[in-house]
Amino acid sequence: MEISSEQVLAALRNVEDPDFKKDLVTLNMIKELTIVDKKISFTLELTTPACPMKDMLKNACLNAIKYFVAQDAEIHINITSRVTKPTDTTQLAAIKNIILVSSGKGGVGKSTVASNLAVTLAADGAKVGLIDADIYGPSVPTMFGLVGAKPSARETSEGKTLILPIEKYGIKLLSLGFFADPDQPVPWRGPMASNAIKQLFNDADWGELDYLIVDLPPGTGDIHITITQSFPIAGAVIVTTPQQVALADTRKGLAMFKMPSINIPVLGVIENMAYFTPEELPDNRYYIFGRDGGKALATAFGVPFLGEIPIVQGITEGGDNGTPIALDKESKMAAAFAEIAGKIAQQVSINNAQPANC
Ligand SMILES: Nc1ncnc2c1ncn2[C@@H]1O[C@H](COP(=O)(O)OP(=O)(O)OP(=O)(O)O)[C@@H](O)[C@H]1O
Repeated sequence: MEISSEQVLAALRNVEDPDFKKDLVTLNMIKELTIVDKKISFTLELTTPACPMKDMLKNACLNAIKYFVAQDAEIHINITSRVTKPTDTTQLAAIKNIILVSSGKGGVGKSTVASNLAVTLAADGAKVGLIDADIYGPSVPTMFGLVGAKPSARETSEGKTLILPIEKYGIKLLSLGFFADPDQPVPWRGPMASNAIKQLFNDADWGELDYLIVDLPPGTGDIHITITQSFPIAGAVIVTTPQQVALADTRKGLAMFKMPSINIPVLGVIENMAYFTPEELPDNRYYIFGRDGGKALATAFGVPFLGEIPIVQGITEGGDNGTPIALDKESKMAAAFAEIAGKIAQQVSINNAQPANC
């Protein structure tokens, strides 16, 4: 008996996306279904290439077709993604999701996290941009081996000049550091810094982006207000270390995003420098800065805990020599960042899901 597309779709109606509590057919995730004899092939369209449930959903589709349609069907599932965006986005139309990486305190690893998240999402196939908005100490030029680099510009047919982000590792990058002498401090005054930051968003040729990651300065200042009030933000990721002095400041940073006048979804907390494991004692963990502080903070604020990153020499070295550690696909840290990036992308998709999905 011939297999019909109605039979296959009916089977796939039994596969539910756990995040959206609806089946894949209703969510319009099944595309390009073709059937030739017992060969069934279709595309499963997710809302992020970093979806942590892609293997689970693929297996559920295979099982449903085998169970409800034909045990001996030859099934080929092609997984693609079309990243969703918040429905009310009016500005920066080609940028789907702006994600802020923030910390209450300096030096906790915010730029390290922002850089490695960008690398991870780009490696998954997403179109990624990174803005280094840290007016006090822009680190992205160093972390991407671009100290001294200067972006060029192009003129549009309407006569507007657009800055061309510098591309590295498949990521489009702009940093305030590209516009200053690396050895000269730039005494940014509030309004000047705010204008410079707005230009990085509005006057740059970003093209289409799935995710624009923004590395914020530490604390809660003018730049935070400018960015959160000028652009549609998909969410903020909070980076902290576990010690009390960092947590106290992080608490304030987190509370800022929850203020009614700002009201930005907090995608979760990352605990950086969570512990140290010496190479010669791989089973030992030393909690140098205290234990589980980030987790406790996430629980106290009712936001997701995204994961912990240990203190690893390769992270410092990768940051210093312009090769973020997540580029090394075989490293344990690449896996840790992949897990965190997957949770962030999933959370963004859930927030955008009126009525989309992951
Ligand atoms: N998990 C880690 N293991 C080892 N080194 C780390 C780790 N996280 C960050 N570092 C190192 O700590 C230093 C500070 O990190 P980073 O610049 O990312 O912090 P930051 O919060 O962005 O700082 P700033 O407030 O200056 O912007 C860098 O040298 C970085 O390589």
